Order: sequence, then C-alpha cells, then structure tokens
Amino acid sequence: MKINEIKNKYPFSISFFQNNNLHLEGYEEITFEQYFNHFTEEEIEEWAIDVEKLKADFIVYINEMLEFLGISEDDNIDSLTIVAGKNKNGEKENFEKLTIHKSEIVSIVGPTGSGKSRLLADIEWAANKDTPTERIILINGKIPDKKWRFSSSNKLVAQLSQNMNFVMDLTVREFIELHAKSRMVEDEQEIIKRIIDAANHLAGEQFDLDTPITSLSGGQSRALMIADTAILSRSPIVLIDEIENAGIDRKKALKLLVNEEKIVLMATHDPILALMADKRIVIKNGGIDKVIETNSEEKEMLIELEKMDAVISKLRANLRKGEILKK
Ligand SMILES: Nc1ncnc2c1ncn2[C@@H]1O[C@H](COP(=O)(O)OP(=O)(O)OP(=O)(O)O)[C@@H](O)[C@H]1O
Repeated sequence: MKINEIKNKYPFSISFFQNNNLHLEGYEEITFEQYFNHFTEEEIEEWAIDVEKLKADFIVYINEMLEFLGISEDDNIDSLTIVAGKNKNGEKENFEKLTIHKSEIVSIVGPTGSGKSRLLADIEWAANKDTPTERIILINGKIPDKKWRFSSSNKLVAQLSQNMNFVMDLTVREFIELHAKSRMVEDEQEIIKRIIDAANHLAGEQFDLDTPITSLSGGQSRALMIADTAILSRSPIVLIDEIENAGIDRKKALKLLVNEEKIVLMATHDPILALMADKRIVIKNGGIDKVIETNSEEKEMLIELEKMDAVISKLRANLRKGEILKK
C-alpha cells in the first residue's frame, strides 16, 4: 500500500500520529513519512487499525459516560426530517422532505383514518422504511441511533394525550420529586417550583404541592403533565394528541413547550391550534398531501378566532359559577 493510500484510508490514525508527536528512538521529532520508512506496510496498517479501534471504543465509552451523566450528545436535537414514503395506495407521498426545527410547532390535520396517528407513530419509532408508510425519519439530518427505539429514559417523543389518569398515591410534590430524582437534576427544589408555577399558569383552577395527584381534575392533570414534560422531560419532541377540550390554556401550553426548545407536533381539528402552528401537514389516504405554511391572512384570522374563543371561555366560566348569561 502506498503512503497516500494509508493516509486516505486511516485519516484519524495519521492525524493522531501527527498531533501527538510520536517518538522513535534516534529522532527528536518524526514525520509520518520517516516513520513509514522504518516499518513494513503491514506493520503500519496494523498500527493504524489499532488506533482506529481505540478511537471507536473511546467514542462508545464517552457516549456511555455522557448518557450516564444525563448529557448525552444525542440530546442536542436541532431538527427532525420526514422523508417521503408511500400512501395507502402505494403511491409516493406528495412531498419530498419536511424538516422541522427546535421551537417550531407543526399541526397535523386530516379526516378520521387518514393516517395522522401513523405519522406520529413513524416519528416515535424513528422509522427507517420499516413501517407500512416506508417513511424515513432523520434526526439532525442523519439516521438516528437505534437507542431511541429501545431506551426508556431517552425517548425521542413525549406524548401528551387527551386521556390522563394517575394511579399512584402521591402528592404533586412527591410525583415531581420522583421524576426529578430519576433525571438526577441538581436544583431539584427550584425545578419543582418552576413546574408547579407553570402548571398553575395553564390550569383553570389552582392546586398546590400537597394536593394528591389522584384528586387533580382532568385539566389540572394535563397542566401538570405539560409543565413536567416541558421542564423536566429529556424527550426533544413532544407529540400532542387533541388538547382542544383539555380545560387548560392551550396557547400558554404551546408557548411553554416552545420556550423550552421542543419540537412540537400536534394532531388537531381545532382551528385556533392549527393556526398557532407555523406549518400544518395535511394527511390524505395515508400520505402527506400538502404542507401549508400559516400565512399572514390566517394569522390575522387567528386574532379574530382568539377573540371569539375568549368570549366562549368567559361564558363557560360564568356557567360554571352558576350565573345567568346575558347578551
Ligand atoms: N401510508 C400508509 N400505508 C399503509 N397503511 C397506512 C398508511 N397510513 C396509515 N395507514 C393505516 O391506516 C389506518 C388508519 O390510520 P391512523 O390511525 O393513523 O388514522 P388517523 O388519521 O389517526 O385517524 P383518527 O383521526 O381516527 O385517529 C391505520 O391502521 C394505519 O396503520
């Protein structure tokens, strides 16, 4: 093998050699070319392979350490890309690639049975042509590590769904503490305070740290789960399934998730939520049919819709208080 071939084949070993000033008896400093002249090609190649192996072992070791310390490299997710697969008729989807960045909200709309849940499941599974849609999911532009599929502590997607029931006999404080301990956070008390404050900001009715989680209302439970997911969950992608009637302030909930730099995808039929998103994916017959950017006219409509929503919310609150509604 020629010296240049060795250099091309084992670039890391060669730069390791050059950066570390390897010594050979009789030389102050030795260049790779001089080193090459002292050994057979086989010996050089064997050495280069050993260095490459050492590097691979070291990377595995470092990643394990980072994961153990809760600062895994893969946690730094900047983008999620959906690469087109096929619809239910086996035809290619009507787009090529869709990349969603941190702090972006994307809504998913489409008739019942059109494949909204399938798309979310593809993302959760980090599909790689191995689901019925044959889509590929890329993280930071690359095929993601398989660990996302199997690790329970490092899930790619956190799911927030309409139905939420607690079965443990804990207070809100104990519940958050348990999660904070499992995440090994340093400033546990500070985090607990942030989560309860955020949850109360979202919930209609206030609750405190000593409230048993089993006695939280549906809206309070969801508020707690959204605050906990935003502030404490490691999952970089949050998937929201229909929070339209959730009894929480939907706008504040989305803001909280976006401020914590999550990628948010939500399946919804609610025009306010759909228009709050930066983009919406339209699903038809199992495939992505269109990706629509929310334009300025729609954003203006959103302001009107929010006004209408505020009127309805006020009426709802008055009904709850037992008042007679007036025109
Ligand atoms: N591209 C596809 N190829 C083959 N099967 C598909 C495809 N997309 C979706 N499906 C299948 O179609 C069925 C309905 O899809 P899905 O449950 O995702 O619909 P949905 O839009 O979430 O419906 P709903 O609004 O009722 O929850 C599922 O069994 C799903 O696996």
